[in-house]
Amino acid sequence: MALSEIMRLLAVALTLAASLTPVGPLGELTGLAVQRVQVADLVAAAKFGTAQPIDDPAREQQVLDGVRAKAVELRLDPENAARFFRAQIEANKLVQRGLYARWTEHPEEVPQHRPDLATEVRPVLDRLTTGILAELKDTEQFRRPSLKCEVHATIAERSAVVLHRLDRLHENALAEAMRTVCG
Ligand SMILES: O=C(O)C(=O)C[C@]1(C(=O)O)C=C[C@@H](O)C=C1
Repeated sequence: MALSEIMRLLAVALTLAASLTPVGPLGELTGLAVQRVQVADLVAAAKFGTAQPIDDPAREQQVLDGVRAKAVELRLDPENAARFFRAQIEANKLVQRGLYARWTEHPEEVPQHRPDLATEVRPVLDRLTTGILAELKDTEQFRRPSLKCEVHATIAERSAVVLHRLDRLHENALAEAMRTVCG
């Protein structure tokens, strides 16, 4: 087989892998948590080198208030949903801090483009919030605290790391994001 054909097949395989969902009943939810920790790269790119701090307690409050309100509409326990989102926010900050450290040490890796936080980045996070809440609803029966849920969560998480080829920073952030998924 020619090298060009192998390269073409490899590219197809990588595209397919990237579009796949992590395995099991918590796969979709885990996939959305992956997207959220990946969007943290854009958040960091928007803030790095500006006066905007990583921690924005007012925005966090706004996110969590919105989550509680939508959870009530969906007949989800609002405090349970807020707990899951607090973990998403901590995971996001973990990535931001990791990238700040990386970019401070290697300024040549700082992204060339600085996206706008309010108009380009937060709308993506807001769309993910809606998707994650819908998945929290769809997976309610799988997420009661049990060994079964922990097994499903581990399978989804490990498969996500492989499918999305997460580096250690994003792998650790995903673990943080999924910490409260069962219960
Ligand atoms: O919107 C931001 O400024 C973010 O940094 C994102 C985010 C989040 O995960 O939603 C994380 C940290 C901030 O404290 C507020 C919100």
